[in-house]
Amino acid sequence: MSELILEGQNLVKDYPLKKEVFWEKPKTLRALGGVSLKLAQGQTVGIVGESGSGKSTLGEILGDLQRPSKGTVLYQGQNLRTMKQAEYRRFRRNVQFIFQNPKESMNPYFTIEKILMEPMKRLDDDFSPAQAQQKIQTILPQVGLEPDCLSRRPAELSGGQCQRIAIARALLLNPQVIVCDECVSALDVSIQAQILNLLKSLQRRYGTSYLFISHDMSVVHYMSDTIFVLVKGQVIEQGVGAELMHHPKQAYTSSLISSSLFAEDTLCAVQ
Ligand SMILES: Nc1ncnc2c1ncn2[C@@H]1O[C@H](COP(=O)(O)OP(=O)(O)OP(=O)(O)O)[C@@H](O)[C@H]1O
Repeated sequence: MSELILEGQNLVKDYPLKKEVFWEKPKTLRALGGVSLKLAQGQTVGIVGESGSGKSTLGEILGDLQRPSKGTVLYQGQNLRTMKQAEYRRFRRNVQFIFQNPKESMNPYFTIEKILMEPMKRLDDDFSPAQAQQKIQTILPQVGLEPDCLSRRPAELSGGQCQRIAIARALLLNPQVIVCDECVSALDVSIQAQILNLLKSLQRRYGTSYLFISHDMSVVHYMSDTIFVLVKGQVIEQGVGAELMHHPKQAYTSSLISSSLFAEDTLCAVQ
């Protein structure tokens, strides 16, 4: 059994809702209703569900971009809330994100080189600027980009190129986990396939674990070892990817499978 890296225990998230009138009692929306999951080294856990089912909330809580209302997140067996500052810094460095719209997460005034340098400066004391630059030069060909993109700004790159930069930015810190939140949804189908295959080959090379979030069942199946199906913040079905895809127990899971537009043949054909 591979090492357990990240674990969510009974995660609940209630968002406060705006009051219509001031004397009303405060109301909340339950976005997550007690979800537990484990992510082991080198594994991919897929989270699938329709819009509003709580996928991003779950990913953000596991990566500590927001806190749960109840429940616990453990990183290598340690509770995020009770770990020492140095351990928390290690967690922060080791759990990275790739989002749907990479351009939005990049400062439009920065060059790509500066965008790639920034997290290493902020989260990694081990690298001198020269070593950081060396690391960038090494990672660029691995994500299929030429060094001349370094002097450009995000607006001068395509969506697919920007997503490759976002992947490079996440990988530069050698993270153990990457939370991929709808990371190919904004891309053309053939570019989606290239990015997914790139993520797979990088996983083979570095042993990275992915929490892979998507509304598209065939994309999640293609990427994941185990799949969790979320409906209104509850896991209604979970299981090994192929088994769940071919023998779903819930009618909702079957409907997600049949409405999944992505052809796996395309994924396999585009390397
Ligand atoms: N900051 C917030 N305040 C209030 N409600 C929120 C907030 N963020 C999310 N929600 C609500 O929580 C629920 C789950 O949202 P979430 O973004 O996690 O779902 P999702 O499955 O990722 O959806 P999508 O695929 O559309 O991104 C939704 O009903 C959403 O409206």
